[in-house]
Amino acid sequence: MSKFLISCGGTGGHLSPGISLAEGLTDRGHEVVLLISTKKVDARLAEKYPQFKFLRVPGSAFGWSPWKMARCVFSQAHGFLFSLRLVRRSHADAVVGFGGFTSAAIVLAGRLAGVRVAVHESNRVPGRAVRLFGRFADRVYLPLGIRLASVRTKATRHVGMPVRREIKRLPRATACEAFGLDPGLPVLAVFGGSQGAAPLNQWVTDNVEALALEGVQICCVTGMGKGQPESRELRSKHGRPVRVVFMPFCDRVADLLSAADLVLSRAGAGTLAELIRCETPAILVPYPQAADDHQRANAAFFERQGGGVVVDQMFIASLRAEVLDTIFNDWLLRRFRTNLQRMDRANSLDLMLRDLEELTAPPARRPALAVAAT
Ligand SMILES: CC(=O)N[C@H]1[C@@H](OP(=O)(O)OP(=O)(O)OC[C@H]2O[C@@H](n3ccc(=O)[nH]c3=O)[C@H](O)[C@@H]2O)O[C@H](CO)[C@@H](O)[C@@H]1O
Repeated sequence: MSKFLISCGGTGGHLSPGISLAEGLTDRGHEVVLLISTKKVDARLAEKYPQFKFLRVPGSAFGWSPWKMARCVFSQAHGFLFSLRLVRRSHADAVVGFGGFTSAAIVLAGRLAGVRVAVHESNRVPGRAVRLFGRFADRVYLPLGIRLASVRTKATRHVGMPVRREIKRLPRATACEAFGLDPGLPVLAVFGGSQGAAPLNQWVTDNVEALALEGVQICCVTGMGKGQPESRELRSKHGRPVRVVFMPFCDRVADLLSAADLVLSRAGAGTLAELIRCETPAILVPYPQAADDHQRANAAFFERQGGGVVVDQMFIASLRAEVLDTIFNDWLLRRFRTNLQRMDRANSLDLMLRDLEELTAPPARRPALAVAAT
């Protein structure tokens, strides 16, 4: 049995794979502590998993303004001292960082304390933390087909994105029931990732009546602080009741994605992995300000494999036609679903688990051949 510190805070896109890894490791008898940030979204997602121990680590994101830079340096230094004490006192065998500003301190502390260090990147353009710390990590887990010049080939593993256990395709009728939706009418889910997406929320407000007239139900996750919970009944042009649901945060993502015939979404790596797992086609509107435009790269890969289509945010005005053309096209939706089934890398978590066990095994027990080495 080994002890792992999993650093996965700052956003749902880091926390969700961290939780998935924690589920897998504890099932195999290992001990885990999850390190998260002080942001509200981390607390909101973590509260669903009382079986795990979560610790909040000081730290804040890097920014170019003098104030943000100073705050980042100060809080990272604080986070580093906290992490160093934690690594030493916990007698951890390994530190796993899922990227983002919260991972920097613990990964560095782990390296200095001499424990095994692994970092995971879920996006198709690796972030600053992985580019920086990947060079001295024992393992760097990357999406399929992505290479990092700064990382030794020996340390690289292509594993993809681990997905939480609860995320799976559920029967559509019961999933609809969970949100009070009519399974006899099409459902569009609008999902802006863990922070929500104001332009997508605005698009729903502007188009909800026109879509309801066509009989399209909407379930919109607005993001915390970006809307209030609300459930409305509108009428289709044939007089049929059409449900429209708004919620700031969704605790039942598997239900949401299984109820939806189509999802309108940002292109965060976690959301894409969950769309694939639930076989739900999507129209993706990548967040234009994402670091190094990584959401555009994520979305383009999803589209190339045939899971849906990408619409640039500057063409948001044309979305209603795109949504209606797609959601009423059963042939196209079936094609997307068939492709999504092929896209699922159900073994991402297994690959990571086996590799981490190999990494933390006493030298004599390490197998001669590395799993999934690339
Ligand atoms: C603006 C930005 O830079 N976003 C980044 C952030 O996205 P973000 O944090 O939005 O992450 P993802 O879309 O990757 O994943 C969100 C996760 O939160 C969960 N969830 C979300 C909302 C909700 O109401 N309930 C819920 O459980 C989702 O099921 C999913 O597991 O991290 C991702 C992974 O590095 C990146 O690809 C994104 O580009």
